[in-house]
Amino acid sequence: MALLEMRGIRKRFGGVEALRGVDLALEAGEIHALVGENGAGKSTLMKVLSGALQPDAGEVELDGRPLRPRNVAEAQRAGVVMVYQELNLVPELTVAENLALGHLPVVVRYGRLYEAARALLGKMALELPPDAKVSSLGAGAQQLVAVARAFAQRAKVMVFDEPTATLSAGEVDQLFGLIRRLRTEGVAVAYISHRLEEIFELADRVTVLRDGERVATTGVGELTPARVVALMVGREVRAYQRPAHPAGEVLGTFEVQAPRLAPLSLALRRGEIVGLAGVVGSGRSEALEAMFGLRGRALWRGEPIGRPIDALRRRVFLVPADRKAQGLVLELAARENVVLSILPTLERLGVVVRARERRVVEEWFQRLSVRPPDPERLARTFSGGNQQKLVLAKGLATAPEVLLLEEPTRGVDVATRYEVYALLDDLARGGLGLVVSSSDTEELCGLCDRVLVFRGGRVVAELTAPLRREEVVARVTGAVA
Ligand SMILES: Nc1ncnc2c1ncn2[C@@H]1O[C@H](COP(=O)(O)OP(=O)(O)OP(=O)(O)O)[C@@H](O)[C@H]1O
Repeated sequence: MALLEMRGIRKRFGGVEALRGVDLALEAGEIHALVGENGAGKSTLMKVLSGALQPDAGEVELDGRPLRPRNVAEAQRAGVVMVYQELNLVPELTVAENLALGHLPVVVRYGRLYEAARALLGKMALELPPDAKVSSLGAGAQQLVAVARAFAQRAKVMVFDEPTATLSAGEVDQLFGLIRRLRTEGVAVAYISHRLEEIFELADRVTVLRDGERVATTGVGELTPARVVALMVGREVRAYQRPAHPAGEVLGTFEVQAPRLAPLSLALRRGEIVGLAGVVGSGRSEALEAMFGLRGRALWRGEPIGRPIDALRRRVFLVPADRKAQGLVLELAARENVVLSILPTLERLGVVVRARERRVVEEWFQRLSVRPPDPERLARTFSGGNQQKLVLAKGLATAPEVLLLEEPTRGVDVATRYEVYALLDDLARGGLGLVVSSSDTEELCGLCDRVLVFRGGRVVAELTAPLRREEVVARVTGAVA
């Protein structure tokens, strides 16, 4: 019998049936991946499991006993924990204190506390200083602390929802090590990711959701990446390769200056898509942001960009990676988000010209196939991938000449990713110049005409199409100088 059984789970949000009777069984000591297109229902299913949402129908059993958590705290007490991006740690306390939180004795005996923390960290093979304040650690290390704490609290089921999105390669290795350790200790791990490589590296079994239904649960050994994609989408999807396209005249040159970055000059042509490759901290994000006047500055066609407003005036737009923090106002309607940057152009005598606004929003909803196609819904209620499309729509509505994109398909499913690439190609053909900073080498190779490779704050190589993944990876990691 499985450790955890979900049967016939249904959940509806207004007119959207997010889950239509889903079954899922998790065994003790397995890593179970959950995949599906944007909006397939993965997060909703995991929120039901972790007590954050109440299902409309269906039942859950843990260890053969019914589990009906009314909130996250109740689920945690029963041993089901979701490792959220927002981690619930107390930043001003040390690693050891955070690990002890929840079962902290009334009178804290500090010697014991640190001893226990060291033992736990040792058992999980984590090299974290027990006496460091959590606020002094990077995002990846904080996540490791949160996972270790959940384990200390005897979690039986742990849920990870795209945990590697903001981690560096080294941090990903540590997290994977930790997750494998949880498996050895008999924890059932549910793991959501859009990165199929991760799933093939980590998971024992895979469950595929499509449109709120389960379409398959299979051992990972019986699957190939192409097969997983076909199950997700309901048809075959090839890897994207941008059709050959001659670049036009030089649109302008960026002269980039940023802290910890060697001065950089980038001449961008119309119709061109230039990729920036490099590990986290290599300088690629800094270079991109400086072109937009963030954390650095640039000259564009000889004119200074010191702040984002300068960039916008010169028709340079940045689509940020962190759509929640920088890209969208989640409590506004999708429509309001899309027109946010162009409100001044829509206003005549201080009144937004409604018809014009509707046209702009409808155009971008259609071109990007935003789902559901309802601009009046709050941005918060769209799935992750569709939120990314809203950020893109917001940028494109400004009619930019240069589009800077940071991780444009983070959290975007394979089929939609293809749509985004085709759209970027289309924009380039229309005369724009694009710069794409990405950690996804497959994306860079399929999409870009040339790729600048960053290491240690400088460009160490420039590769031109046809691009090979092995070569980009070798340069990025420094395997080839
Ligand atoms: N709070 C909410 N209010 C209204 N609709 C919602 C809410 N949360 C989710 N939905 C809808 O339910 C459906 C399933 O969303 P869910 O977030 O579970 O998808 P997902 O598979 O996790 O997608 P992604 O890969 O994009 O994160 C989507 O159509 C989404 O718009």
